[in-house]
Amino acid sequence: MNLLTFQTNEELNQIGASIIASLVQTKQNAVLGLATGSSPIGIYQELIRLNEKGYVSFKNVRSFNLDEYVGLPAGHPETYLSFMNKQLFDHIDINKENTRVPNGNAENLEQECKLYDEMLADASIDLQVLGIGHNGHIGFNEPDQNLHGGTHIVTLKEETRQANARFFDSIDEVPKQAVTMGVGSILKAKMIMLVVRGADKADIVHRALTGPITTEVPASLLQTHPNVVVLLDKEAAKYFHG
Ligand SMILES: N[C@@H]1[C@@H](O)[C@H](O)[C@@H](COP(=O)(O)O)O[C@@H]1O
Repeated sequence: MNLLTFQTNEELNQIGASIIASLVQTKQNAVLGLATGSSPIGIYQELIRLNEKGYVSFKNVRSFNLDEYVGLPAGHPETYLSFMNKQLFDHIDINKENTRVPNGNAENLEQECKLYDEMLADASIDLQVLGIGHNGHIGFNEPDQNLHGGTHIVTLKEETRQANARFFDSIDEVPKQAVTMGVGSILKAKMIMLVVRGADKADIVHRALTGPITTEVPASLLQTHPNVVVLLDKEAAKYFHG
């Protein structure tokens, strides 16, 4: 596992974007696994800049997002589909037909999970971008005695709803369920880039990457993956140095 600590957000964003861009520059039909949350936004902004300058093209790239809330009306600004359009897809030359976000409004959610897994099985993710929740979740794989391998419906922990309430007018508006790719699918990615920012994540990222591997800290399973790069800002990295 390669841990990189950055003194400035700008450097973190540049290196994060350059890892994605160099993959796409050499493999133009790369399959990207993408994440939402505040952590990857700066990297997406840098990718937009590189795309505008003509240094990288996403014309032949396909993407799969990790997760989506269940039950938010289509077009709601906090759906992860809206997030991805606003933060990335609307500003780069990707063909939106090649982008996938689970449909949290599917009439049959079980069927939607099955379809998503079938598409993932055909695609094989080259690079998966990940953030981490305060409780160690990845995607929306919440701490539990057992974890799912494939895409599934999850009941969000109260702490996760509280953490994400900042994006909504009130906690009551935060969905109680989500559809998420499973840890099995995440770990199948050829390479994983975990992005962690802020002092409030310092403890969990340290426990996840140096503590016991346990389903109670889903991100700890990343210790079993052979190709992980972790991008930490200096606040998130504080327990790794002395
Ligand atoms: N489902 C997403 C996760 O994929 C993300 O990693 C996490 C952390 O978000 P942030 O980067 O905003 O702290 O938030 C949500 O719960």
